[in-house]
Amino acid sequence: MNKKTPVMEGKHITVRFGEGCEYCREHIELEKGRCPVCHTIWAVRDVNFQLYPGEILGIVGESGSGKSTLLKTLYFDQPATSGEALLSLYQDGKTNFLEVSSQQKRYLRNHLMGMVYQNPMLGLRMKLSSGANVAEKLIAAGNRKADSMIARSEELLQHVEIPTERLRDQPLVFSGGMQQRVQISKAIANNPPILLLDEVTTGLDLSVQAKVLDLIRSIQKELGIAMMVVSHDLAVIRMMSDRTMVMLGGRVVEEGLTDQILEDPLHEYTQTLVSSLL
Ligand SMILES: Nc1ncnc2c1ncn2[C@@H]1O[C@H](COP(=O)(O)OP(=O)(O)OP(=O)(O)O)[C@@H](O)[C@H]1O
Repeated sequence: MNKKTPVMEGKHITVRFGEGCEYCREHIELEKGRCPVCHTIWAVRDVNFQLYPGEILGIVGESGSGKSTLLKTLYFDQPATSGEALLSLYQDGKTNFLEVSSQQKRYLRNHLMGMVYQNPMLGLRMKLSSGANVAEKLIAAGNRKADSMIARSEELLQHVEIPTERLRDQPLVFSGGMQQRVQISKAIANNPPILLLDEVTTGLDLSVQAKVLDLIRSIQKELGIAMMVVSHDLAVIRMMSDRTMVMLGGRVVEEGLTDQILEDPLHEYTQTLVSSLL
């Protein structure tokens, strides 16, 4: 695959909560993304992006800026209002995958994309064993051989430093950092080329946070997975991402190489974010 061909591309993606009205359709520059007349929330507005093979694309912005909604839309947890998204490995990148059948969506979730949520309860079945959580993902991709699934689950959990003797333990009894590591192993179980990560270290202790971020980076280097990393924390984005998009009120207000954005932020909001790092 050519480095210049994105593995995933979003075009004019908009997600709105509410019906919208004449006023907000005409005043699409609304500062905070909420219509003062009909109270519709324009959570994601006309977002375009490219995710290139093997890169980490960071998405940063304040709470409510639309970061999670964008990721949820790409993973079919939230329908898009309009716009399209393409995957180079799906129907030659010619089909808007946001609008395919639920069977096709399941295929994409099980083969081409993995998701790691801030809240492990969304990504894991807390009362199944950790091994069964990973195996569930393997089964969803058509795997039926018990022996090979157990071996693969063990391998994946070892990879994220969950000891084999804890394979039968429920994530419920794990620490927050361990739960995130089980989620990561489940999300990469079927070798997807794309991993979506939504505030995966928010709420963890700083040392645990650093360990999980290190793990994600090492997985990215080793497996060459392209990742979209959402965080409200620019320090996390600085540590993780090659390129960064800055969101505000549902819009992308700035994007570019992370180093460049940190050194020379152009948008006023990004300048405030960067100065808070110093
Ligand atoms: N299901 C929903 N119904 C109505 N409004 C929603 C829904 N989900 C999100 N929103 C609104 O959409 C906007 C964007 O939310 P989103 O969660 O994407 O922001 P965010 O940048 O990820 O912030 P946070 O990090 O706090 O989750 C917010 O105003 C939020 O209240």
